[in-house]
Amino acid sequence: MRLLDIDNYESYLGDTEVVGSSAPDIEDMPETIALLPIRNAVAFPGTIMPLAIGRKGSKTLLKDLKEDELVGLITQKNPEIDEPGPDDIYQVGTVASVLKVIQMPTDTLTVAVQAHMRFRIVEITQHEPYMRARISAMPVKLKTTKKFKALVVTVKQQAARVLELSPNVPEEANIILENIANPDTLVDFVAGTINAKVSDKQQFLEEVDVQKRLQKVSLELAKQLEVLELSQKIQGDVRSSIDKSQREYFLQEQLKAIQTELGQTDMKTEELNQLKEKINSSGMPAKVRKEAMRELERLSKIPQISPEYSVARSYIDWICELPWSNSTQDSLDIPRAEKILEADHYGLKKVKKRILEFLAVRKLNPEGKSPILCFAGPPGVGKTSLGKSIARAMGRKFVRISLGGIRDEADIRGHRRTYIGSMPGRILQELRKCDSSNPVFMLDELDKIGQDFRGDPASALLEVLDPEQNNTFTDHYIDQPFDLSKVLFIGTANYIEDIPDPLYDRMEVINITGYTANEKLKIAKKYLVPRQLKENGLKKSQITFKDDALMLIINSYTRESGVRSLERQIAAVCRSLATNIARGTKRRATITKAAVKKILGLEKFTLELANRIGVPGVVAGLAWTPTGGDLLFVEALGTPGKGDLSLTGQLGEIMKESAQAAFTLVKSIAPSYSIDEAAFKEFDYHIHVPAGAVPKDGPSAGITMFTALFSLVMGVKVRPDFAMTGEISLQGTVLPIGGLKEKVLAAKQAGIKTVILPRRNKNDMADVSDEIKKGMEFIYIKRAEEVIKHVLDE
Ligand SMILES: Nc1ncnc2c1ncn2[C@@H]1O[C@H](COP(=O)(O)OP(=O)(O)OP(=O)(O)O)[C@@H](O)[C@H]1O
Repeated sequence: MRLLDIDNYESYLGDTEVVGSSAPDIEDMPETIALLPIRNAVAFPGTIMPLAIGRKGSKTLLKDLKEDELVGLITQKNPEIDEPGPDDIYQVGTVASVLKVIQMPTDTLTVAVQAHMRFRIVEITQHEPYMRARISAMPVKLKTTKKFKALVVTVKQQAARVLELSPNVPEEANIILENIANPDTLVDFVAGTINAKVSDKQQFLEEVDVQKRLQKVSLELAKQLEVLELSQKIQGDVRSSIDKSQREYFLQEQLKAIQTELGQTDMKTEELNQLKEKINSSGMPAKVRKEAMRELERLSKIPQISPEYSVARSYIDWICELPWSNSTQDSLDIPRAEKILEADHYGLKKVKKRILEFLAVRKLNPEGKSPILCFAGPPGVGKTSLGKSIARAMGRKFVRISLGGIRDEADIRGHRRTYIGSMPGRILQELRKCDSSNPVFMLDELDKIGQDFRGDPASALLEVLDPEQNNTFTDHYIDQPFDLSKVLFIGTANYIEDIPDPLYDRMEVINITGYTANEKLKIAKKYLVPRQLKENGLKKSQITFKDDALMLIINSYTRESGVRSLERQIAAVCRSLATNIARGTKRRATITKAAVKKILGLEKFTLELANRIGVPGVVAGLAWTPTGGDLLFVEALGTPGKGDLSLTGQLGEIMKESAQAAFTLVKSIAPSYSIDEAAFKEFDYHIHVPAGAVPKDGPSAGITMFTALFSLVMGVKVRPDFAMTGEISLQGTVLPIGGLKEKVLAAKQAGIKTVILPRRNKNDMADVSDEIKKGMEFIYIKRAEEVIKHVLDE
């Protein structure tokens, strides 16, 4: 909006002479008038405006102008035309008095004119040197209706708002607007000052009906307001975004100042530089590096004291410390590997052979997908230490995690970074610890993995073990793929039945059975004793273990398939000697049976056989447990009653059913052995299987229970050095059983000389080592009755 700045205009006039100023009435309207064409402006009645006069004709006009003579201000249709003719000007103009004429140095004149009232050209009466015209007055039509009044108010308000929104408008403009009472003057003032097109303004001028003029101007004002308000909103938005960034900048600067005050800026910069260095030297793939750099950039913007800082920082630390490209060189020298396996472990021929095959295949086809081995067997038989030996043989690092009790998938795969205190899963934690991307990685206790609402750790492990997927294993915390394909995973389990099926399918299970007493003796002499001597700071020259002393420890102080508690007992003996030596004893100590009894105290396990089996109705059976084979006694007893059978000892359903079958079988064959029928009518029978607190199940004690009942009703003892295992059918057929090796071994360790086995297990005996079989007799039976002639002590 362009406003005529009246004050400035006055001062601009300064002390120059004002030529004419009196406002004429409509009656004073001359008949003819000299026309002064103006460009780009429309003069509204009541306004004062300066005009620059350069055209020759106009100059002559001003020169010819008499005092108090009025001029006709008329707008040119086209501002470009220098010498406009009658067709180049509008027909309606404003009569004006010339207030002042100033000669400018550039040969132009500046005149101040005051416009008074509208006129219409009737006829051009002169063309040269300037136009003169006969004119007629244009009286204003004004009728004050309600609508009219409303329009006046609207235009006032609109104009005030336009003034408010327009930049660089002097405050006085509003005051003038407020003080104009006459609607005709008001609308002319507004029309003259708004920023509209010249042709529109001319239309406002030509409109003599004030109400219509008000409408036109109001419409124009509405358009302008819309534009102004929009532009104000845009400006407001821009300003607020600038304000925000300025505020942030300001706060950042303040923070910097505070940190400098606290001496932290330097520390932080140094820390960030160190991290950058770390990222660059970590050998991580480009994609991961980009992510790390992004995180570093973020870190640089977080204040050190913020908790977010330490979260972002420890993420970068983690990501840098993973062994992205650190790996060890494989040494696949088979004879050397064989030597190492031999040196670390006694026996285990089959296992060692399989490991060597495995290494040989890797040597010949390093890129091939080798199977994942899983060592299964009772505790303490060397599963973990075999893993260590494999790592040593291959020149790789060794790590292990125990999966026992793991229930949460996040233990394997980590927690998302959004959780406070989140960490990567165990797999990546261990890799970082060993700082190698290709260690031998032992997953212990695969059979003890749990599962609950927090996800299934087994399915996370599947991804770890699957060669198709594990090259892009993505831990939730690290959130970037890590290549696990070079890691050599080995699993261990005590009880293969409990390994989750999908995991079991992906692995090659290698069974490791328990050791015989002789094997244990050899392991003790060659490995356990030397290791414990060393651990306890003793020299070989200071102590000798006698074989029978070690044998005593094996048989009477331990009952296990492996050698872990044997090693513990040996350690106890060594510790006690170390105390003596530390006290000053110089003598070389020889550990005899008596010394063992003195140091380790009372024997913990005796061969209970003779004690237990001495009455009719008690028989030794053989059982298989996840920790190896075991001797299982079955006791039967008769009391006066009606021929019922009761069972105790935490027997499972299957075992109970086989007891029933055994009972029925005994009853059915009783007549052929001249057993009195009254035995089943006047007596109740009770079968108990100690230890009563341990749950037992399975069908393999069928023959044992049959024998126990039969020996009871016959009143004949069972020979003490006999043990047996086998399922029986109701017809008396003896069916094969599982866990043969473990059971035979348990029998041997318990001092059993003769074992009765199902005929159909005879072929499986080839798997049992000769050493175990040595000194034992095996009787294979097809039918239950056969057992009678072998075991009853008559
Ligand atoms: N054949 C062997 N020769 C030499 N030492 C052995 C042999 N078997 C086991 N050991 C020793 O017995 C100890 C226990 O073995 P290890 O820890 O490997 O048992 P494990 O089978 O992994 O048991 P768990 O199932 O409880 O993990 C180790 O110190 C190991 O060196």
